[in-house]
Amino acid sequence: MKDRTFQPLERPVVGEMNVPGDKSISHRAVMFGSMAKGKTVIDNFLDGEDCLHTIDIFRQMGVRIKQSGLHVVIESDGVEAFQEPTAPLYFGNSGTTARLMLGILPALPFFTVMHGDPHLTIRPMERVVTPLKLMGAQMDGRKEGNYLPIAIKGGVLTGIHYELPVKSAQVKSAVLLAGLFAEGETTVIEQTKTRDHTENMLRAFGADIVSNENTITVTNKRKLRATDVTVPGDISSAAFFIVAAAIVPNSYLTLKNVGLNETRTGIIDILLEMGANITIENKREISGEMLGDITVRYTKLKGVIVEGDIIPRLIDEIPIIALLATQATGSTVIKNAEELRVKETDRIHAVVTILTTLGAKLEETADGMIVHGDTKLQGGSIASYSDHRIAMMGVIASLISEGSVTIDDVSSIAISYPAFFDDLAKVTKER
Ligand SMILES: O=C(O)C1=C[C@@H](OP(=O)(O)O)[C@@H](O)[C@H](O)C1
Ligand SMILES: C=C(OP(=O)(O)O)C(=O)O
Repeated sequence: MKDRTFQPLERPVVGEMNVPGDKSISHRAVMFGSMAKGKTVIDNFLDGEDCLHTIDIFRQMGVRIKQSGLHVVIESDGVEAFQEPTAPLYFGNSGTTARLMLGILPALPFFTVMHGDPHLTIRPMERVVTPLKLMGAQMDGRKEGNYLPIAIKGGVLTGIHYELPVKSAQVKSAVLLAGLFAEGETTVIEQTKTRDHTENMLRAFGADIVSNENTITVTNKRKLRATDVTVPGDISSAAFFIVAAAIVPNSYLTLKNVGLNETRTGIIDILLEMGANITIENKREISGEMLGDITVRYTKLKGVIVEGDIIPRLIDEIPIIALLATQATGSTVIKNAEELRVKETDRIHAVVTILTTLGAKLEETADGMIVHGDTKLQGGSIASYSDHRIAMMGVIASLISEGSVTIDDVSSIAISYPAFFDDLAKVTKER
């Protein structure tokens, strides 16, 4: 482990910055670009470790992909030309890659084995395996197919009508992707709308897909057509800097070209409810997704209740929202967020443990936490649980702590935000 110590920030967070490309959209652009026959160019790709694993997996199946930094060129002969990989496919830490590929691999006429790092190996896959088996997928894995490694024997799939038991865009996407290959129609019904990047991008790639409120139907009638994608900035990465500017006195920060898809902007709604000074300008659409520039100015905030349908719209932002809540007046209650327990680590437990160590007052609940506000953080030594979002939350917490914050290992940050420290240095430097 490589301990790193972060000192409190003695000045405001100021400036203008870009955040890296959206992780969810970058994964999907590589997947659909690989499945479509022809050339797909991706700009502002996220060169984080998770998305690089997605590229490697398609390369192992024979797709020609050139990646240099944020620019990716895919040349594919189409999904029919994919070749059987001669080695197991490695998914690293990436839940999105694993779950979405579980929707693609069972329709390919060959054998594959999926495996991942120790964190991914204990994340539940049964939520995807169950509907896919209903479609006829032949797969098995550890503990009745619930955990990686999973082995898949390609075959024929049949469409289904499936009500999602979990609020998960990854499960929704896996079933829809399997539906692209299945006989007949595949319909997915969501209890609560989750991020809809799969639907938006499949539409752009020419798939036969129809969404109506929370019901989405696909058929295998049309082949995907290669389509260039410009990836908007990732609001989940922006969240760390939005919160930094909201909690460090006198801050004033603009984040340019951030994705503003409504299924992802729960953090903005919560900040506005807390009384934050946030404005959005230059709102526009690119590659079927909204984006714009977000400006945040420091102001005193008040606690709120975060629950219900907003949870999937800010699920990955809950660790940093918890930090924000420690600085607001009154308490913030986070409920219905039990999904956090099956992310890269149990994020409810990790957040409560870390912020308590730093001097905040929180209570862990089964499906969330209660954060008591107006607490000065003292600093201390914390573990990152090898979770990128937890590590970044720890670094941002150091900005407002009285003493320094030592984190056991921050290397996981490269999973979703390789330029995090460079960007942080730019907006916190002495002027
Ligand atoms: O579809 C996606 O790209 C994602 C969906 C969410 O996971 P769930 O589908 O498990 O909620 C999110 O937490 C993850 O970071 C990315
Ligand atoms: C949960 C996350 O990603 P994944 O599920 O793809 O590992 C995340 O990025 O916070």
